Amino acid sequence: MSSSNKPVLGIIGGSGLYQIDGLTDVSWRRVSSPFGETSDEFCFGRIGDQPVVFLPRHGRGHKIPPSELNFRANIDALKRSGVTDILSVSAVGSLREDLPPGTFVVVDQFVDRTFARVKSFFSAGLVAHVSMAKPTCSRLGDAVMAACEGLDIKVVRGGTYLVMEGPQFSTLAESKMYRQWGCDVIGMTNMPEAKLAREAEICYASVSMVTDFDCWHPDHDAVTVDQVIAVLLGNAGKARGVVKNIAPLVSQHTALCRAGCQTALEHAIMTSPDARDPAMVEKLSAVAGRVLKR
Ligand SMILES: CSC[C@H]1O[C@H](OP(=O)(O)O)[C@H](O)[C@@H]1O
Ligand SMILES: Nc1ncnc2[nH]cnc12
Repeated sequence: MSSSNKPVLGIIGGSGLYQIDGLTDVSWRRVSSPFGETSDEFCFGRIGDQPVVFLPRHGRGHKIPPSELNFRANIDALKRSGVTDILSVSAVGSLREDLPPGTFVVVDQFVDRTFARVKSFFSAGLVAHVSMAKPTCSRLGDAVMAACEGLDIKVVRGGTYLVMEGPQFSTLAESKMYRQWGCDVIGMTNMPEAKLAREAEICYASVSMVTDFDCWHPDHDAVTVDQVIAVLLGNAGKARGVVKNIAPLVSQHTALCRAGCQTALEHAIMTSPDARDPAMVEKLSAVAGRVLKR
């Protein structure tokens, strides 16, 4: 296995972030995937010398709801585009008084409560189990923190993101229960995105931008889209600043990630070579080609 890497930064823009500024050599192109259609064309470009691939998660115009996102196509096509590091930018509700709207949380854990999504690239004919103990990349998380410096952002390192199915917001009982579980923020999209990035051996970090206090908060009867959008508009400019600043930091990621994200499949595949379904092997040529080709 080669111990070096040519970093390509992938940005998955969430609600409110449908394009990014400051890219040069820009071209929007559809990338095909055996897993189906991606949310939109990808925007290829560069920030300085760093190649960047941007995908608006819900499509330009926000057309696809969380449960209908084709997470597998998105991650597979990012892998096919050479992406080594994914920065996910997401709007979230806060489950803590000390994380008010406007705060950016570089989350490092997830509780996955989604139930209507395909969560793995692997299935009958090719079985694999990757570790999700540490679902985000600490090296990329360090870069996000450094990228926030000087941008007048209240940023917190670490936190647990509860991923709900949606599209409705939580009931009061659910919101209170998630607080008791020790979760910090709530959203609808980072799973199975983070699981699939791990299976595809791509480093993944999520900057979660708090837009509201969810419904548990005494001053905050219910979450409304109006409220979320008002805060989002304020946050999107700051998120673009983070993207601009992180690109030169990711360009230094020329050695493989020491946290192991980029070698996650090394001991994960269970199916013996002679029992593997050739069609599955072909379908997984981008995601798992590194370990399947041997
Ligand atoms: C517009 S509020 C609900 C919506 O926003 C978040 O999406 P994203 O993570 O892509 O920013 C949340 O998860 C919901 O999908
Ligand atoms: N309160 C909330 N619950 C779920 N997803 C969200 N996205 C933004 N705010 C949210």
